[in-house]
Formats: sequence, C-alpha cells, structure tokens
Amino acid sequence: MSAEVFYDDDADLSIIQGKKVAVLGYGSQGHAHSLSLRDSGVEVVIGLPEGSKSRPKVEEQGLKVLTPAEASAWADVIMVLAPDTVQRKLYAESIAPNLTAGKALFFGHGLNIRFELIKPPADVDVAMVAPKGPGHLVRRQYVDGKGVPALVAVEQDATGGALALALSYAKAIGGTRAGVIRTTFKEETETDLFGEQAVLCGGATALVQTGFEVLTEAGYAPEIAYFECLHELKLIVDLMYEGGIARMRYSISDTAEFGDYTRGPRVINSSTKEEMKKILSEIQSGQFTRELIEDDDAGRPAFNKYREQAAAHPIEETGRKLRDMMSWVDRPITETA
Ligand SMILES: NC(=O)C1=CN([C@@H]2O[C@H](COP(=O)(O)OP(=O)(O)OC[C@H]3O[C@@H](n4cnc5c(N)ncnc54)[C@H](OP(=O)(O)O)[C@@H]3O)[C@@H](O)[C@H]2O)C=CC1
Ligand SMILES: CC[C@](O)(C(C)=O)C(=O)O
Ligand SMILES: [Mg+2]
Ligand SMILES: [Mg+2]
Repeated sequence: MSAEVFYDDDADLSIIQGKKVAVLGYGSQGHAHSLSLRDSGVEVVIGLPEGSKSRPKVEEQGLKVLTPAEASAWADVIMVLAPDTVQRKLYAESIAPNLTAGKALFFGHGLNIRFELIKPPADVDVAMVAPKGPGHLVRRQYVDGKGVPALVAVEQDATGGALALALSYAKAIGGTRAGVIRTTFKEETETDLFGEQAVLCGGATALVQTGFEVLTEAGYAPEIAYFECLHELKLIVDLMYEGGIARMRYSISDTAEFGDYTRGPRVINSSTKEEMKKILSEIQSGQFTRELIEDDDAGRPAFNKYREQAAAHPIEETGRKLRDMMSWVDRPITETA
C-alpha cells in the first residue's frame, strides 16, 4: 500500500496562525521550527530552562523566551524539541501541570510516546511533525523557499482536528513544499532508530573508520586513506541522492562498478544482515530505549566513554588537518549555528 502524501494545497496555514505555539528546546530542530513558524506568521514562544545556554541566541534572533512551564501554560500547541532523554522529566515537571483539555502536544520524534515514557491525558491531541533531515537543513531549505520532506502522525485526536493542525504546522516549517508523509508514532520511531543505528550513523561511521584503519595499518598515508574512505563518500552519496544507486553506478568507472558488485557483498554480507535484524528486534522490544534511559539516569557513563573514544580515533586528527586546507568546504554547522 502506498503512503498518503500531503502537499501545500492539502494544508491550511491559517489553522496554526490562529494558535499560540510553544517550542520547548532551541537546538537543531527547535531553532529551525521556531524561526520558520515565526516567518510564517505564527505566534511563537520558546521554552528553555533558566540556565540554558541557548537563551541569549533566542533573544538575539528576536524571539521571546520563557521557562518551559510558563511557555506550556501560555500555549495552545506545545512542540517538544528537547533531547529525547530529557523529555520524560520535562513532561512531568513542566508540561503535564499545564496540559489542559483541548491543547495539542506535538513531537519531532516518537520515542517517548512509542515507549510510553510519556502518557498524555485522553483529552489532548497528540501528534508528530518530524522533518526527515537535520534542523539546520530544515531551516536553510525554508529560507530558500523550499522544504525538507516530513512525516506526520496522530496518536490521539481529542479535538477531531489533530491531523489538520499537524499539516498546518508542517506547512509553516516548509514541509508540505516538499511533501509530508502520513505515518504512525510506532513506524516513525522504529524506522528512525533503525536507520540511524544500522545505516546512516552507526553503520556508515563503522564502515568509514574500519576502511581507514585497514589502509593505515597496511602502511598507506592517513591523508590518502581519509580521502578514499571519508571525503569521497559525500560525492558518492550525492550521486545516490540525486538518482539512486543506478545513477551513482552510471557515473563511476567500470572498474569501480565491477569492484562494487564483487566486493561490496563481501563487506556487508548475510551475517551483517542477521546483526541488522537483531538491532531491529532490540529497537522493537524496547531494549535499546531501556539502555539509553538507564545510562542517562546514571549520568551517561557509557555515552560519555563512547564519545571520548570516538574523538580520539586517528581519523579525526587527519580530517581536521585536511579540512583546514579545504577552503571550499563549509565550516561545520556546530561552529556557525
Ligand atoms: N537533530 C535533528 O536534526 C533531529 C532531531 N529530531 C528530534 O528532535 C528532538 C530534538 O532534537 P535536537 O534538535 O537534535 O536536540 P538538540 O540537542 O539539538 O537541542 C535540544 C534543545 O533542548 C534544550 N533543552 C534541554 N533541556 C531542556 C528542558 N528541560 N526544557 C526545554 N529545553 C531543554 C537544549 O538547551 P541548551 O541549548 O541549553 O542545550 C537545546 O536547546 C528530539 O526528539 C530528536 O529525536 C528529529 C529529527 C531530526
Ligand atoms: C539520522 C539522525 C536523526 O534521526 C535525523 C537527523 O534524522 C537524528 O535523530 O538526529
Ligand atoms: Mg531521523
Ligand atoms: Mg533520529
């Protein structure tokens, strides 16, 4: 069955323009949603804790900032864009006491609802507007008059208007310019976690680092290994992005294409597929989310250790030196946000 897709003509911007919207969080997604909502004529307030490092940035950008509790009390629509691990506590302390009947609780990712870390009352709308891209790209596309495709899902429709409200919100951040696909909290959460763990983030970084290690351990220069295993990946992914795998294969040499067919399946093979299936079942059973939350509750000992180890990998030092020489490469978004 093909997915239901909505475009600009399917969404009524005036619905969200008639609501007061609180965006809780001003990070990657939060800043993008807030600025685009404002530019679409929506009344927006940002909810951030008193000590948040983002408060000055919000004010510099001409938006009003309140505490999460104050913003939730003021708003008709509360969009939760704080980190997934923070959302339970944020909900219990600041949102729930202000979540009166008829309000709408929105998310940019379904994890806390899917795994029942948050259980909203039955008399509010619960929906998701999840752009399928990093927040900085979501904002850049909106400013350029385009949009990043998004997903919408409705978990609770207390008012009867939850889908129309979610589509209106998606239109205000540019999503319906590109296309908004209807899904469920379950499907979005499980596929998003699988994609980022097995392919996009976990899978891709493990592939790049392992390739770099094999070349450097065999005595090849780290700079050359970096170009072959990381830098050129973008060029290859851009071709796949434009026209699929076939387009990429059309563009590379026949030598590369022959190596692709004969060697690729030896790297990603049936045991990799079995491991991917195991990763999916740990997501579906809630095991991954339990690990994430338990580590967070304990002060993130495992998370911090992984971060330190990853930062010390030799590919990072090689990459820093090489990128300093690449005047054509944009500075990382972490330095310009
Ligand atoms: N990153 C992305 O592009 C994508 C993210 N998502 C989802 O969007 C949501 C937000 O993720 P992301 O934008 O990456 O988050 P970030 O880590 O970039 O930003 C989180 C923001 O929340 C703020 N914050 C922290 N604690 C609280 C609190 N108690 N109350 C209110 N705000 C708080 C942070 O404050 P401070 O600035 O002080 O640190 C920061 O501004 C998540 O559900 C994520 O899964 C979905 C699709 C893509
Ligand atoms: C791929 C990572 C992501 O799922 C995203 C940008 O969509 C995330 O959670 O950040
Ligand atoms: Mg994602
Ligand atoms: Mg994700």
